[in-house]
Amino acid sequence: MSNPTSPVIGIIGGSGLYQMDGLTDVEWKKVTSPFGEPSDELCFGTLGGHRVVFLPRHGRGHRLAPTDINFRANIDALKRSGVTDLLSLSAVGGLREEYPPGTFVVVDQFIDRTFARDKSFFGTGLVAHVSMAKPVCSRLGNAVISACEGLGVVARRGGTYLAMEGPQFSSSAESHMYRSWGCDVIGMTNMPEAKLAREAELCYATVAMVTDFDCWHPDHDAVTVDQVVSVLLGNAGKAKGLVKNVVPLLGSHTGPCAQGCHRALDHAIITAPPAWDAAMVEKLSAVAGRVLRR
Ligand SMILES: CSC[C@H]1O[C@H](OP(=O)(O)O)[C@H](O)[C@@H]1O
Ligand SMILES: Nc1ncnc2[nH]cnc12
Repeated sequence: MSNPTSPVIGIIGGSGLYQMDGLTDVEWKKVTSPFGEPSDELCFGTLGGHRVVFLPRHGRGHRLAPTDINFRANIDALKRSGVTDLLSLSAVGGLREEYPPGTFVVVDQFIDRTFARDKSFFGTGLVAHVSMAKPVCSRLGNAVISACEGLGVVARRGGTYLAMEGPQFSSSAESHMYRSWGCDVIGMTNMPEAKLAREAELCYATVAMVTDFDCWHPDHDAVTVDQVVSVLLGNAGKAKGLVKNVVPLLGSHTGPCAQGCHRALDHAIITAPPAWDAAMVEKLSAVAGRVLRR
């Protein structure tokens, strides 16, 4: 029986990851959010006695393009379901020779080039500015690296994820430009997801699973969906092993986050309380209730 105050592990599955094997007491449930429709029902279960909530980012069957994912509803639904620690599993292109297909990269920085998405829970009537200087939780990153040991996965610590709008893949000129910026991997979904997780005071980390060399590599063809899917299918066992190993590590953690992810809103809200919009306060009850109670 899990303790109601112990961590709840959220897992967002990306391309190729539409269900979570190995969970017990599984129940898919619709969670409503004031921010609209999450990508799908959420899958509630336990793994080794630890509570897990899984959400397929693109919906089962991969219905949603990156631009059409309601990232705010997804994060809000996970937060109101009790999630404390959120792991994002994502397919990415590799922008470095050292990050070939099959490599798992625990990224630690992002460059956000998306432009057609709602990026904040806050806004007119309740303005907040959280820090994104350290966008991922190092405790979650450490746990992922430990979990990869013994799985035969090449896991790299650190890297910059370039988030593009898509849905088209990059041109060669763009791919070379992102390399010149120092980016290591490229994908279409981790922004604004990571920003919203920070606003919701969740510990967040991404496991970026390299599926291709995008289109910059002179010895490799430009990325195609077929290639991404075939590498992902080859990696599925490793991704499942990673989840099986990482959940007990995260689930047995006690105490607050040393990095302070759970207090990200402490000094973020700039709107004076008398000017707070009542409807916004209500809408933000799950995401920011901790700092909005008066
Ligand atoms: C199927 S290739 C492009 C697609 O894959 C990645 O998705 P996710 O991060 O959810 O694994 C990429 O960001 C694109 O959405
Ligand atoms: N090369 C690439 N560009 C953007 N998203 C991706 N997802 C997997 N490979 C990708």
